[in-house]
Amino acid sequence: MEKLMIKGGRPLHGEVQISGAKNSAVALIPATLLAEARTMIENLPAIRDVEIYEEILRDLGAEVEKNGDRITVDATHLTNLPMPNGNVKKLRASYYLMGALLGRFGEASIGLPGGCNLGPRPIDQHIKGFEALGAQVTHRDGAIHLSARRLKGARIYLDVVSVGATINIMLAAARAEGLTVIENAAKEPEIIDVATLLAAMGAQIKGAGTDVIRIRGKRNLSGCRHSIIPDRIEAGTYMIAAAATDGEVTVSNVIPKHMEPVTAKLREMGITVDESDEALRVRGEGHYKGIDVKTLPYPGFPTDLQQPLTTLLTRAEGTSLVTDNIYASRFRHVDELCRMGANVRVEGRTAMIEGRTPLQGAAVRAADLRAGAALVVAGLIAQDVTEITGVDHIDRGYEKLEEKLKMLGAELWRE
Ligand SMILES: CC(=O)N[C@H]1[C@@H](OP(=O)(O)OP(=O)(O)OC[C@H]2O[C@@H](n3ccc(=O)[nH]c3=O)[C@H](O)[C@@H]2O)O[C@H](CO)[C@@H](O)[C@@H]1O
Ligand SMILES: C=C(OP(=O)(O)O)C(=O)O
Repeated sequence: MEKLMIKGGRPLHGEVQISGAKNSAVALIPATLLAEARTMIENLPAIRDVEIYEEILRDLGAEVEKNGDRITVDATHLTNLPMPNGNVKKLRASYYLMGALLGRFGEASIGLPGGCNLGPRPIDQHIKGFEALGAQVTHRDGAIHLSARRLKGARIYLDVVSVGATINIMLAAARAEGLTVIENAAKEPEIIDVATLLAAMGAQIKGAGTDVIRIRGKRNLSGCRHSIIPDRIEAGTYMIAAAATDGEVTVSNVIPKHMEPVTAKLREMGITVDESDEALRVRGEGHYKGIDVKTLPYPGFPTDLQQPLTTLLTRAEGTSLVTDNIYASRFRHVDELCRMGANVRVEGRTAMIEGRTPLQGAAVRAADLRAGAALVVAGLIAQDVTEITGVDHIDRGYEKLEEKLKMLGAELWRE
């Protein structure tokens, strides 16, 4: 079993380059299936979720060329369309194959998605959207089967603000007849990224980034070239790690506007964050105030950074409260942090963190991707060596984690 070993106690210093966004990449790659043409995507992060998606595209018969951080997909000739099992079970975002293949062929059979276990993660709003567009949807043998004689634009109100449902409906609507209006849509930057690609392919999309998105579909979409936005969750993780270690790090290749929810909470703790056009410099000085944080859909504080932030809050004065309003039980990092000396209690959706508890290296397990990020930050500040298993979760979402942290002066290695 692979282990990540971290010898803690070194402040991070220097500059880190942020990679392309995982949550954009895993939507943009299936979006290429909508065009009978070649599409090029640049600034692709080198992470496991992207590798799995490349394998899925090859399984489907698409021509995939990879060159550094650039992928070219020619989805003109696709085969093997039913995907009830295999790679689709390995990541959450395989649900985008439903929207993409429904849009392209009017039918799809896709196994239920995998991804982080954060408690129940239903896809009822995705299904509601597909049905509104005219698809018949059945759930059999662990897979969703969709078919539509004709996809027709519709007005869809999402009962829950959902990133996945918003993007999935956009994908199918991009080739539907007429106008689709998504109300109560999610506003995450990754949604704008997908809208930019679909628009470059020929669909008409207005309102991405607001809660009403209008899509006028086009029967045939063309190929295009697109560059992925920076990963705001990877950036936030390095910002938190810089502060937690009392370091000084320039987090480069970011869109500072996307980081505002994180920057605001770090500043509230007393951490210095300086902004320039494409970078943020974070300086930690060790005396931090405890804060209350509530995760919310964008532009609220992202649930995906709640877990690493909890580790930072073990260093702050007083009691901090972290409430996850998106996932009811995203606290699988807490027991592990407590094994390292943290004093954190979970009640319902809220973690109560008693601050100023020094951490001690221990053998811990990452139960999901951001639990892994929380434990990496813990390892960086703990005394002695921390041994993290469950590294495959971390590899799903962080490009060259060890390399980037080593460049910042951390001492870590794999065994
Ligand atoms: C691949 C990807 O982009 N993953 C991100 C995406 O996940 P994902 O797209 O799965 O998350 P959603 O935005 O859909 O989920 C938000 C909330 O809505 C609920 N819900 C969602 C869909 C649905 O049909 N019914 C329903 O009840 C979920 O259980 C959750 O409580 O957004 C999450 C919220 O920012 C992030 O944590 C994930 O990193
Ligand atoms: C929850 C996450 O990913 P996924 O939705 O792919 O499981 C995440 O990136 O933190």
